[in-house]
Amino acid sequence: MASKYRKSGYHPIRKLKVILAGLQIAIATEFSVAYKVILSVVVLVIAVIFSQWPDLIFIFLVTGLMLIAELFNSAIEGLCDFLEQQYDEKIRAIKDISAAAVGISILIWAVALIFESHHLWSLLI
Ligand SMILES: Nc1ncnc2c1ncn2[C@@H]1O[C@H](COP(=O)(O)OP(=O)(O)OP(=O)(O)O)[C@@H](O)[C@H]1O
Repeated sequence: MASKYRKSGYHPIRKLKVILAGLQIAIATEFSVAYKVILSVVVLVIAVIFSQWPDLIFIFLVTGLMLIAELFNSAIEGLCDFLEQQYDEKIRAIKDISAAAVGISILIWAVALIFESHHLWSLLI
């Protein structure tokens, strides 16, 4: 439904702007997101230098998974804080579940990145 803030119709450029704005907010305001993206980009660049395309796709996928979980977690936390500033058991459970999802995605990302770093390092020496 159209409103003052939401115009009807399909606007791919506007959609792209919204996506980039969301990414920029998450990376600029959350150090925990920014440093993981930087680490992934470093390993991605090394995979490109060595033309390790399956590794590149793998790192891209686990980074995407981690980033999606981090973005949803940030959005859920923001929504919770907007709705309730006081201590609330339901908010605690919602935030804890969201944090658990992020934790799992970070574990997968970290294991994959360590594995890939080791593999790419072995090509270097
Ligand atoms: N309003 C609240 N009521 C009850 N428990 C809360 C509330 N806010 C936060 N918590 C508890 O504190 C934990 C951390 O919440 P917080 O919002 O600080 O997230 P965080 O992971 O530290 O995120 P960030 O570092 O991005 O701020 C939650 O997982 C939850 O257990």
